[in-house]
Amino acid sequence: MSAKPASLAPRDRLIVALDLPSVSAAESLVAKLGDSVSFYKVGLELVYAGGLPFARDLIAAGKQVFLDLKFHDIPNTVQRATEQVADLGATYLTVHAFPQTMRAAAQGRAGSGLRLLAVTVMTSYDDADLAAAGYAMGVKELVRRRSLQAREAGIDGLILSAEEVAAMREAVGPGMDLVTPGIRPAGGEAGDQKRVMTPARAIAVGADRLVVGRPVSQAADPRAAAEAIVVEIASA
Ligand SMILES: O=c1ccn([C@@H]2O[C@H](COP(=O)(O)O)[C@@H](O)[C@H]2O)c(=O)[nH]1
Repeated sequence: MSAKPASLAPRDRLIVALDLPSVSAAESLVAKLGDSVSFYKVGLELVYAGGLPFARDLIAAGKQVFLDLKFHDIPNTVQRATEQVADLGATYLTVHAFPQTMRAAAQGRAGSGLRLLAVTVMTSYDDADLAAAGYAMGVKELVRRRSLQAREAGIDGLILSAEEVAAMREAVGPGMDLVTPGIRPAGGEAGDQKRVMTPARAIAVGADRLVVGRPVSQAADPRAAAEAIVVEIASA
């Protein structure tokens, strides 16, 4: 795996989620964003619309890519699928934070530069959602348990909400990348996200990188929206 960078420029802390229905829509957004964005997330919607070759193109064009594939399967399948992804040249890959899954992914990426992020508790969940799914603990406790298990399994970073960042930084130490979706500029629509924070606040509490989708991709002027977030990051 590649090492965690010692410091990051504000622009490199923003990861724009390309949650779009086609490669042509993604190409158009990337063209509009130009050099205001250096890091893109390719997730399930775009991958099922031909997004993997497009991710390779982004990497070839000098962008960093986060493949948000959220692997969760039996260990043999996770290890072999991770081996396939490791060759693509992406910076990050997500797996769900179950110990078997995380250990298998860590074996699969051995010898590559790929960094693994464990999805602790989805930012669209709150305590009531966990209770409804049968969990006996709330969000904070489950994020903590899974974060410590992720470190133990050899995972490089965590997907968590900015609400948990300060406590998890203390729990796991400086070496893990803390990457936070659920980011909304002040006054923005939360939509389906339940654990949200502004870009400036998320950076101030210690997030390494912010994942932002709709506030950029659905903005009337996506480039202006991305640049405003980078300014907020820099100010924090
Ligand atoms: O816990 C999680 C894990 C992943 N995501 C992903 O991040 C983006 C957020 O998009 P917004 O439009 O800014 O809400 C999206 O691609 C999710 O799949 C997450 O939100 N929470």
